[in-house]
Amino acid sequence: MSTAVVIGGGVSGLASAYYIQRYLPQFSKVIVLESSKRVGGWVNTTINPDGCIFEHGPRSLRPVGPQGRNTLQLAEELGLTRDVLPILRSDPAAKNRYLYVKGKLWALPNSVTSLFKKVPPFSEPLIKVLAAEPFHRRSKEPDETVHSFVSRRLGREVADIAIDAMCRGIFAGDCRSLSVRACFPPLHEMEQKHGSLVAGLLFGSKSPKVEASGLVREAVDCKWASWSLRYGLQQLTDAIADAVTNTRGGEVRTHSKCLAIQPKDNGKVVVRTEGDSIEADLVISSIYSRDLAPLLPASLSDLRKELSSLESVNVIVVNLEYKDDVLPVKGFGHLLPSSENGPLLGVVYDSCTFPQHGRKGSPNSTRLSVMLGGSWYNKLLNSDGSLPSGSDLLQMATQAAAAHLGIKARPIRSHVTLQEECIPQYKVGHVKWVADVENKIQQSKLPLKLVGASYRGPAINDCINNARKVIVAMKPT
Ligand SMILES: Cc1cc2nc3c(=O)[nH]c(=O)nc-3n(C[C@H](O)[C@H](O)[C@H](O)COP(=O)(O)OP(=O)(O)OC[C@H]3O[C@@H](n4cnc5c(N)ncnc54)[C@H](O)[C@@H]3O)c2cc1C
Ligand SMILES: C=Cc1c2[nH]c(c1C)Cc1[nH]c(c(CCC(=O)O)c1C)Cc1[nH]c(c(C)c1CCC(=O)O)Cc1[nH]c(c(C)c1C=C)C2
Repeated sequence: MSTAVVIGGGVSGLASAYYIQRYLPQFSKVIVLESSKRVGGWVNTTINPDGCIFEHGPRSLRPVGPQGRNTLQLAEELGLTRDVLPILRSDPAAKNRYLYVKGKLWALPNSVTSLFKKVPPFSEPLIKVLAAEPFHRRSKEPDETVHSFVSRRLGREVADIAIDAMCRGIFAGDCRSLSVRACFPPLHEMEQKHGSLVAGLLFGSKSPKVEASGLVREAVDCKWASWSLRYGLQQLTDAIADAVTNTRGGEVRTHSKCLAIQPKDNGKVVVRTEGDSIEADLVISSIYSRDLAPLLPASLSDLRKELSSLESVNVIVVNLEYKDDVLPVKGFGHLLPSSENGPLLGVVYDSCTFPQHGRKGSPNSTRLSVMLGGSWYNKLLNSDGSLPSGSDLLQMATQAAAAHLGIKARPIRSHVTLQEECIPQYKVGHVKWVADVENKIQQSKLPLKLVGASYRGPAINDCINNARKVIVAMKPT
């Protein structure tokens, strides 16, 4: 009888447990240890009594690529098909994204024709930048910052405005220190393989046609841009947790913080929590690498030091609900580049993307999520280093929504959440760091595998697909 212990009950840990039960029958017991009172980790949905849904973490998933298809397939296996809420590519909520620059909202180019026009805040048509791109030399460096890569290939303006804002809207981070190789692997690969992004897009190997059925097929046929679930994204993590618990040998324990992983002479390990010691044949860590470091034996000091070196950022999410339709535009949301010089990252127009998540009987209400902090978190702090109170943060967010979108009404409901150390920052050299950490674990002979947002992508799709890959690689041959 073999036992697998999964540390962490976020989406990565839950998916790992699910795939162990599916692919590794040698483990008759699979135990997920979650330190907090709930599963889901950063996936966290509040369903208010009147049906209004607030997402405090992720809010939508993309259906594209192997990762996107894998999550759709998982949703189908979990019986969630009827609850999937797609956004079609033709929908304004998918097509329209904005930048807020110098006091104005600017729509980002979203069609071939818009590439030929000068679209402020850019000073020249983007087609000019694209036409010059293939003539820039390829880098010989193994890695560089996202900003330097994009400046080299697409010019300073695209890097300073569009890419800067995009890195804030995915990593809440600074493109001047984030790694292009780790954060945007396809861009790095296109340059390495084809010498240019344009050549890579035009002549790169097209992804093979996949035999699709069910939700994957529907997403392709109906041209989905992204999706969520009727009861928010926590419906996905709750459903994985239920599936794990309802499968023989599966257990999901909340209030169960892992305190130590201690090797034994027989190749197994003892996983210690406050109330228990579990002898395990396999341990999957899905927690932030910095939280894993102190759980390892002191003898592995090099590994502990490496794991501790990954930085992450804090994000404040302010959910706002207004009684009426107060949005002057339709779209996904807007971002602010760092040149705007403040801690405000962007605003998601939740009622535009998922009107189904609105208060029952109020089809015109507006929901927004204002996001602040990230790498600019310090700019939020008071002069004594403390974080402003919840009501001050709420006021900041409400004022930003008013200034950016001309909203005069006051929100009828709100929620302020501080998400501490929620997005790991993949700095230049991150890919090598992952390889070094995994080598050190292999040398230690610990039966330990790593999954989770610290390593190969923070997107939910990455978290689930990487968990699947790690488990499938252990399948008995
Ligand atoms: C504001 C925000 C918006 C986002 N938007 C999107 C989006 O739109 N689309 C998208 O794809 N992604 C988005 N993400 C990213 C995505 O939500 C996360 O990267 C992902 O949820 C990480 O999951 P995880 O399981 O790897 O880690 P976590 O969610 O951090 O899970 C780890 C779990 O381990 C537990 N834990 C920690 N230490 C221990 C211990 N010692 N013992 C036991 N348990 C422990 C924690 O309590 C936690 O529950 C967003 C993230 C944030 C913060
Ligand atoms: C303003 C801050 C943030 C917003 N979302 C996130 C932050 C930090 C976090 C986040 N958003 C996405 C992902 C997953 C990435 C993926 O590969 O799927 C994460 C971790 C999705 C996303 N959001 C934006 C983009 C360009 C992407 C990538 C996928 C896609 O194109 O859909 C842009 C964006 N994010 C936010 C806003 C307001 C915004 C643009 C208008 C909020």
